[in-house]
Amino acid sequence: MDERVHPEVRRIADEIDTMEIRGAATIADAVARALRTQAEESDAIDPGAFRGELRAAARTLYETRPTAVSLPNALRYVLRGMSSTTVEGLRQNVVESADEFCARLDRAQADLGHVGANRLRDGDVIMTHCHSTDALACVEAAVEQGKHIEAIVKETRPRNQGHITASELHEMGVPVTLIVDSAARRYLNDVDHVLVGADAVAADGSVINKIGTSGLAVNARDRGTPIMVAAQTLKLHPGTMTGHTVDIEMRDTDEVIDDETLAELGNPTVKNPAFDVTPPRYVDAIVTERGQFPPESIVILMRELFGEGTTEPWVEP
Ligand SMILES: O=P(O)(O)OC[C@H]1O[C@H](OP(=O)(O)O)[C@H](O)[C@@H]1O
Repeated sequence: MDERVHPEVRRIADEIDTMEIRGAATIADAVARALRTQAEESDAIDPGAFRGELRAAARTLYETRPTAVSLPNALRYVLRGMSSTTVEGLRQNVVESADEFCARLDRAQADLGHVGANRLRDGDVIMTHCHSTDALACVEAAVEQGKHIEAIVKETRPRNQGHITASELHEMGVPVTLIVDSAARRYLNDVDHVLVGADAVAADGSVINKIGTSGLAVNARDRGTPIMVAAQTLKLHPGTMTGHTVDIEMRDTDEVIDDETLAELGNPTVKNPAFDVTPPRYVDAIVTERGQFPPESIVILMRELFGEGTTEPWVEP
């Protein structure tokens, strides 16, 4: 571990790794705040040392989870503001960029919620997968507009983030039916929209989200149920414009089965991918704070936002 990295940054990195801090937008908010702390608490004596510290902190955060692109996008946003030639000026740059980033994140989610709410009609039933603050922002805005929405919530093995979704929907006054993941197809006939979030959206409009999303989308398409992805522009993956693919995180097997039960089964190999890729043809709309897009046209927005490339400010020059 790099000694220059502040203990608070390490704590946040650990909590992202163990998923106490999870969800693409929440992770982005946490890493921006972590860089802010690193800058505020830095006792670097010259600008070079300060930049090196921030780079080391960013690298520690970057290496926690590989799939949610909101994480590197947040690091880029905060670090690109470092333009001063003095330590005090650089500190100020980072604090201001981090605050601006967190405020934009909140605003983007609220704006996205209003766009998504327009797709929902009074009396609609949605089906959710995992827990997405972007997706729930759409439901919250629809409820605030006075629409009655009901939800069928998939539990989302192995970590059961569906329980968080069920509880938050209940707090909004949305009646919830909780189902096991394998019951999704059975209930799709009762559903007006599948509504999910995203950890990353690729330039071709593919949606990278919690494992099980692609199977749900294929089944929904088969039943004619529209699939709506709520993803603020922070989830757009700039690297996919230049041919990079999105790395799918493989997590520990103990999330799936405990060691004792595994031994009783003769120690089969266990695979635990956290995410999968839903091709654009199974997605009806990607809802962002900039409006809704058919997945095939999302690259136009990406070019506008990122140009043709991005930097990796956590890499040593
Ligand atoms: O940014 P928001 O919409 O909150 O979440 C986006 C996505 O993050 C989650 O991943 P994980 O639970 O961190 O593995 C889910 O896949 C969810 O759809």
